[in-house]
Amino acid sequence: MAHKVFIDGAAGTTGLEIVERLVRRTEFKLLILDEEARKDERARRDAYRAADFAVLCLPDEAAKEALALAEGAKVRIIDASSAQRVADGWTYGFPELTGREAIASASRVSNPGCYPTGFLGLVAPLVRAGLLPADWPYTVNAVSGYSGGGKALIQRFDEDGDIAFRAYGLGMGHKHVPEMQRYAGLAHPPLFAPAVIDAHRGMVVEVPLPLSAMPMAGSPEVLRLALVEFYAGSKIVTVHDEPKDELLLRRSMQPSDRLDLWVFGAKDGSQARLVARLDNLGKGASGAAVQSLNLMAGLNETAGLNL
Ligand SMILES: NC(=O)C1=CN([C@@H]2O[C@H](COP(=O)(O)OP(=O)(O)OC[C@H]3O[C@@H](n4cnc5c(N)ncnc54)[C@H](OP(=O)(O)O)[C@@H]3O)[C@@H](O)[C@H]2O)C=CC1
Ligand SMILES: CC(=O)N[C@@H](CCC(=O)OP(=O)(O)O)C(=O)O
Repeated sequence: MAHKVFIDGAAGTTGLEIVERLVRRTEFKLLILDEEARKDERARRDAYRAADFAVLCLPDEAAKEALALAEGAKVRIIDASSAQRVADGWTYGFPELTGREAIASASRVSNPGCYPTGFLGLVAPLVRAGLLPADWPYTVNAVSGYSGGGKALIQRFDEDGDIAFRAYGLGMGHKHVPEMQRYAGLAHPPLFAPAVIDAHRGMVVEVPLPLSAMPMAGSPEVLRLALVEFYAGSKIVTVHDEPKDELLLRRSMQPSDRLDLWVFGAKDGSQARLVARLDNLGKGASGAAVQSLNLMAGLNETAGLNL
């Protein structure tokens, strides 16, 4: 029998992309409230009781309220918001790092943030392997397409029409920093410098490493090979080895649930740039939610993904 999945927030940017990935899947039956009912508490409470799984594609406060509506129901939940990412009782929905079994058996899964997916995909395996220090003050430079900010930021970029680049998070303390620190096992919060560019989707997350100044750090090639080994066999994560003079994000980027990683290094090994490229709405949100949902439902983790 098909698993019933309630998408709370199905009219939003992340919700719509989850629907697109699930709508033709026979293993799932989607429960989606119409325009009249989608913010109605009683209709949503009933949907939580009718569903086997629910995916919260809501702003943080609304996601917390949704958990109250779901209280007492047997439904297993994936929360795409940042409300529960470092909360007790929640499993971090990054199968490559958290472990597939932990997600498969979880009742509450918190979907990673888009930027942390790039950062953690690069740094966490290397810290775990002892090839990067846990007590280094890391920096994260990142750019995202404007769909990363949901309907409000899409509308702002569409209406303004003249924003080429928007640096933000200038007061530090971005809400993604705690999960980056926690799941990379770092002693210090990374210094996070995010920006939005004039493209709908896609992101590049970069961690510059002054290797010659860092204690116990491996050479760029040692770091790259460790990532290759960590992600061996993954259909979602690719560690590239081709030399590149430039790395592009294209405005025409199609939905993708891939995570592409590079380690660029100086010839003398003194410096490296760890770089991740992904779709903020793919492995950064909707694709990751579907990957976890697949595991929770006992299915192949890549089923229905855009790879
Ligand atoms: N966009 C991205 O790339 C990523 C998003 N996320 C997270 O996913 C979540 C959803 O983000 P996103 O899809 O971008 O946001 P959007 O603003 O595009 O969509 C949010 C949806 O939630 C609806 N909503 C708001 N409050 C309620 C409520 N009380 N009851 C029911 N529905 C409600 C909104 O309604 P209305 O249409 O009326 O505004 C909207 O349709 C957020 O927590 C975000 O941080 C995580 C990773 C990446
Ligand atoms: C471009 C942009 O505005 N991005 C959002 C993050 C999007 C995202 O990952 O959502 P979560 O916070 O739920 O993880 C931001 O920086 O707040």
